[in-house]
Amino acid sequence: MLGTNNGRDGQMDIAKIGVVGAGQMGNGIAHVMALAGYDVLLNDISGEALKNAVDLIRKNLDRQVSREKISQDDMDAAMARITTTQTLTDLGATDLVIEAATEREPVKQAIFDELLPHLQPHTILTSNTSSISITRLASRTDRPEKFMGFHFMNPVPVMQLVELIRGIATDRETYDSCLAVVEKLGKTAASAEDFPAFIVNRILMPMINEAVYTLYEGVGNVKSIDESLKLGANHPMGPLELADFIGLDTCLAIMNVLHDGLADTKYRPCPLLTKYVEAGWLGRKTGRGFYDYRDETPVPTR
Ligand SMILES: CC(=O)CC(=O)SCCNC(=O)CCNC(=O)[C@H](O)C(C)(C)COP(=O)(O)OP(=O)(O)OC[C@H]1O[C@@H](n2cnc3c(N)ncnc32)[C@H](O)[C@@H]1OP(=O)(O)O
Ligand SMILES: NC(=O)C1=CN([C@@H]2O[C@H](COP(=O)(O)OP(=O)(O)OC[C@H]3O[C@@H](n4cnc5c(N)ncnc54)[C@H](OP(=O)(O)O)[C@@H]3O)[C@@H](O)[C@H]2O)C=CC1
Repeated sequence: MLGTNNGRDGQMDIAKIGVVGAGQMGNGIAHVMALAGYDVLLNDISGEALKNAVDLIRKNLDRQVSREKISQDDMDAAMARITTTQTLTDLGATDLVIEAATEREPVKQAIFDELLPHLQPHTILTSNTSSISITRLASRTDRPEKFMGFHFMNPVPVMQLVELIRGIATDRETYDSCLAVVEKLGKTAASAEDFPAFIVNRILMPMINEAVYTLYEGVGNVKSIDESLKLGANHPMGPLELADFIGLDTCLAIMNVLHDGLADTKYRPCPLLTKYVEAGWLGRKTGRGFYDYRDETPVPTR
């Protein structure tokens, strides 16, 4: 446990977890939760997204079996624990909900508005948001004391860290219950205060934005910027490759939250980042971003 909120008063028994949004984060969260023994109900507005998510979870678990990280029995049991639904209100029967839909506050708000009347009184509601105020999201629910940020890193099955963010009203039992889930996953929790983009993205996203400025101003091209950070700073991925991996829409949304929330021009999103998002070139998930992924080998677009 990293950070200061590490005392414990008591925690809730959590058996069934609802995940809203079956994109890259939702499928990863469903994967690790099912592998840890939780029953998972995965929801998305798109039936195709749900099918793709289950296919990807199967493929990723299969790879873990072939690398002898888990057994075939573990994989079969995990797959059997995952069910999907396009009906959000089915998540009313869960003990913990993790919202992992698109990084747009009105989208998250609409999900909570629809879900809240169906939730059991004890259910903890959380968001995997990368940047949005947990206190503000919580204040519009009927359970601000049972609401918090549950922020996984991408790719979820690989990354060790989970940021836990308490809103101003989050109670101790809620925090301790989420911390116990992180521990059951075998991951490490970091406690972050509820300020724009928390810890990881407060630091990571301005670096990515600066890499886009470096490209915009012609200091380097896509390849030289990425190679420089990989070979010169030992980053596993270059910043532009990482931006494509995260999703350029998500990167822009986080920069906007930093810019609006901290009112400092140092967080001004690079106009080139905005342009890529306006083009619908959102990175790997749409086949094109700072690289073009439509052929087998990614090709820089600048
Ligand atoms: C935006 C936010 O709100 C917060 C964030 O998430 S910020 C983003 C944080 N994430 C990062 O910074 C990721 C940086 N990149 C990396 O760490 C690495 O490039 C990487 C782990 C993604 C891939 O590592 P690599 O060594 O290049 O590839 P590879 O050898 O193929 O994979 C390493 C392992 O990850 C697994 N893996 C890779 N991609 C995966 C994926 N998308 N899903 C599941 N597993 C994956 C592989 O199966 C492999 O597993 P084993 O060790 O069990 O064999
Ligand atoms: N990408 C990353 O590296 C990380 C992202 N996050 C956060 O996780 C969340 C999800 O991001 P990510 O998985 O990358 O995004 P994706 O774009 O991959 O997936 C979002 C999914 O949510 C679906 N969705 C949209 N609206 C609704 C709705 N009303 N009900 C149910 N599902 C909905 C989308 O469907 P459709 O495509 O049909 O719109 C899509 O399938 C965001 O808050 C993001 O900030 C956190 C950590 C890392």
